[in-house]
Amino acid sequence: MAVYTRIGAEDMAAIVAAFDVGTLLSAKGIAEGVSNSNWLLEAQREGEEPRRFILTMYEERTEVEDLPFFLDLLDYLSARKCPVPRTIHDREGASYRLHEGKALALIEFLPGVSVSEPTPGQAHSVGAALAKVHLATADFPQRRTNTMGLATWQRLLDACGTDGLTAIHPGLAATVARELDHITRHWPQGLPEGVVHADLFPDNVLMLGEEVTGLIDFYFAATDLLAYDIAVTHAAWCFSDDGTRFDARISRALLEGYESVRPLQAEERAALPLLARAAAVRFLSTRAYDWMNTPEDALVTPKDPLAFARRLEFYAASENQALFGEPA
Ligand SMILES: Nc1ncnc2c1ncn2[C@@H]1O[C@H](COP(=O)(O)OP(=O)(O)OP(=O)(O)O)[C@@H](O)[C@H]1O
Ligand SMILES: N[C@@H](CCO)C(=O)O
Repeated sequence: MAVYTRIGAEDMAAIVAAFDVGTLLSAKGIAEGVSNSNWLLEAQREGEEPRRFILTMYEERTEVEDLPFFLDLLDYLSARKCPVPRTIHDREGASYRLHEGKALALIEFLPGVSVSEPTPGQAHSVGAALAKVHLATADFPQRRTNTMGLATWQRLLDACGTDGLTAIHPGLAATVARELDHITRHWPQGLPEGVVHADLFPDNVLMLGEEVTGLIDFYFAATDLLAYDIAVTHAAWCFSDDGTRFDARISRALLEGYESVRPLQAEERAALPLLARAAAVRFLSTRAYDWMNTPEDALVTPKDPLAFARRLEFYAASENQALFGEPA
């Protein structure tokens, strides 16, 4: 359940009145998501059809200083015909406001649902949509350091400690030490950089059939290697949730979809096996940390770190090093 903050009806109406969207008709808390509080709102201007919006209140994990990057990025991408929600600016032109010390933004509602068992056609569309984002942001004027990079993974995994990792799975501490060392020593240099989503899981993609109607939740977006974003998306889409089954058809379709819009450079393709291991460590690190540090009575259930330990073993296995293959 992700509504951490209660907002009463009168306060909600006052929040909405700061935007030129008409009268508030309804507001419902959205259960999905773990980082921020979200509501689905309906509002109507006189003489117009009712419209739907997402109201997001940013909780502790999102830094207010980062909001201009995230929200300007949405407007920039949507102006370039990428399927992302526009932000609704308030009557003073601001993309976010403060309410009782917390930042909030009103965002366009997009139709579509998140798929749980993607088809190759859907994976192809997601790959293509990601490549469009990479191309469309080539001249995006803002930069943001990826605060969820190698140094953070190391810090989170150190905080779990050998005992903590061993409690999650015997042998995990040794795997993690080996992989962090390997990734650090082989991190690719000189690959194309740009704006990465960095968290493009199925729950952050809205689809209608095979069409991507919305890429959402850009709150890890940063400036980083474009190929790393492909690796994250690959790790997120090509396995069963628990990481026990890899689907080669989804993998091929995702990569083909991406390359139908932005062909990979040979150096990027060569780096993908390493970057896939890195992506698996990224999600293993946050999940392992949350697994150990989420109180039992918390509103959210921590996600299973083993699902990414399994992906990591898969990507590290010598027989899988040719996975990213030759150009289609
Ligand atoms: N623009 C949108 N249009 C339609 N639905 C949306 C939109 N933005 C968010 N949602 C819905 O709200 C849910 C939660 O949003 P989101 O994933 O951004 O929350 P979060 O707490 O920041 O996420 P996470 O758990 O991935 O960190 C989504 O799963 C989706 O159902
Ligand atoms: N998408 C992430 C959560 C956000 O970091 C995960 O599945 O672990």
